[in-house]
Amino acid sequence: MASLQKTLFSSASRTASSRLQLATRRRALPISIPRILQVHPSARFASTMAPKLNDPSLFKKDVCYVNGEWVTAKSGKTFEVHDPATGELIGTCPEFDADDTNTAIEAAEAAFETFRHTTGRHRSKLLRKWYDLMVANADDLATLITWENGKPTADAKGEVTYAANFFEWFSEEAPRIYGDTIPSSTPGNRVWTLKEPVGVCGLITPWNFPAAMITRKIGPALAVGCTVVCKAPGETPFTSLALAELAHRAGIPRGVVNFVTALHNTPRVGEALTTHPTVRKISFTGSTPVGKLLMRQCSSTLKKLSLELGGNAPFIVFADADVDAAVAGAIASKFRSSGQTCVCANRIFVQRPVYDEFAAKFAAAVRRDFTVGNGFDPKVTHGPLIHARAIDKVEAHVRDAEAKGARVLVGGRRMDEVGENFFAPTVLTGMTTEMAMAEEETFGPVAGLFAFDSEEEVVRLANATVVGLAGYFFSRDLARVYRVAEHLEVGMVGVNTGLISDPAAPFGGVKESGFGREGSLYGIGEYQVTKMVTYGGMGMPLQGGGA
Ligand SMILES: NC(=O)c1ccc[n+]([C@@H]2O[C@H](COP(=O)([O-])OP(=O)(O)OC[C@H]3O[C@@H](n4cnc5c(N)ncnc54)[C@H](O)[C@@H]3O)[C@@H](O)[C@H]2O)c1
Ligand SMILES: O=CCCC(=O)O
Repeated sequence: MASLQKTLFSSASRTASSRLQLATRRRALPISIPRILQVHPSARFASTMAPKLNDPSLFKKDVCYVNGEWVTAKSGKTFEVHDPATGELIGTCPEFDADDTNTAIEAAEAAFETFRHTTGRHRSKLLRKWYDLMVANADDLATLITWENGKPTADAKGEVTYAANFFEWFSEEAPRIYGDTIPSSTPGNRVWTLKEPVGVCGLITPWNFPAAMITRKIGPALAVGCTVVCKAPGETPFTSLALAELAHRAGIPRGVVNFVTALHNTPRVGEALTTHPTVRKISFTGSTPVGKLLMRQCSSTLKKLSLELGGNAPFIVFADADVDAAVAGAIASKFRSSGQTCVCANRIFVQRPVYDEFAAKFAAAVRRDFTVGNGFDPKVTHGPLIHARAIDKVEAHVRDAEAKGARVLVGGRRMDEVGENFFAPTVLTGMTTEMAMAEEETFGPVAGLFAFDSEEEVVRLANATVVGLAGYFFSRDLARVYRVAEHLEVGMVGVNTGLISDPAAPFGGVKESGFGREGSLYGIGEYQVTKMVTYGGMGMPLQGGGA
């Protein structure tokens, strides 16, 4: 498995981190920093032609993958997908409806009857083949991700590695699925458990990780013998369709994986998946309001559910921390994918004695090391946001904070000179709990710095939110590390690191960030049901027997 640093720490953040170490050793930086960011001059022009793929057959237009075949929507309807960096049309995709989705569900149902009985070793080999094909086609997959999502190529390549690693991880889990033998309370009974695949799974994934959110769900589903219908996001369907093509080449049997697409019909496709009696499991990654809607819909047939929803991650810097390391961690956590990940730091709390030093170094790193522009430009470290709604939300959060007294150290504005979906990476100081950013996930490149005095106060502030996905803190006090890690109301804690994502580690939240765990050993159980078998009349222990 590729090292996590290589996989998840984009070239931009790596550079930022190492330059920062150097710069901070030389001098303490002043707090007054120009708000100007670098805009790469070619940013506007890098996109006038479609990017080239080594294997153009990975770019699937106007078709979805159902029952091992490439099909159009029965209605013939399609929707447009646009490059978020330029607004240019990338291509069109089938606008599936409930009827099309039901056809995919039936294909998955038919395939399940055979696939559920295959051996773990067989499923392992299929996943491994799919993994190998992802690695072999990594450059093309990264190109598709940058094209439709906007993230810089270095980040897109990191995502492909991360995504492929879920197939590798679960290919290794597939042959090692064990049940239990349990001592019975009744003499003469024997009890054991079987771990069975739950059945047909509906997987609904978001646009911020067009490959990794899909493989993180399909990997464990296939490992245990489930079949799937994957609803790719309307914003980034082409990456998912390239994955479907690689599944086909890997020899995944027909009907085992089905990929459907929709944009305007997304609620209808979501409803079909969540209400169809054949679908026994829904796994969704996306916003909390949509997660709640899907849960309501699933209640009609009581499906098993995994929900990986929004967060509002606290990032705490204690005065005893290594401030330079904390700055590097905050850069990595806050600005990954331009702030569009569910585990991005959303509220940065800095203890008062190191607040000014942290703010100055953090703002300086953003101003110095970030270059905003088209993700295909190798000099660019931060691309566009996904769509205009995202820009509106980010801008509203910044204006709200400013109106309530926050100070903009860097950025703070749209970058229309680059494109309409660009917002300057922004650093705000003087944040207070009255501001919208204290309550809501910004999901964009805005870092707001809150000052705090005591450990007790900051833990209370960190937990004062209805969601609980990730939380981070920097400290060199071991007792504090245990205390704070135990008291944060989140599903994942990063201590002295801003990067926690790892196929080997359980990913998921508490409170309104949802439930269920993805990746790791625990990810397997989400796609299984435990069947208990009691075998009666097995007799009593042998009289006088045994050694
Ligand atoms: N947890 C994550 O990784 C993640 C990813 C994307 C978005 N979000 C959250 O969503 C917010 C805004 O992003 P958005 O406007 O794309 O959010 P959204 O909730 O409208 O959409 C997120 C995804 O959910 C799916 N979706 C939406 N409505 C659906 C429905 N009725 N049935 C089935 N699927 C449906 C879509 O495929 C979409 O890609 C962010 O602020 C963030 O909180 C979280
Ligand atoms: O945004 C959601 C997932 C991010 C990750 O897996 O690190």
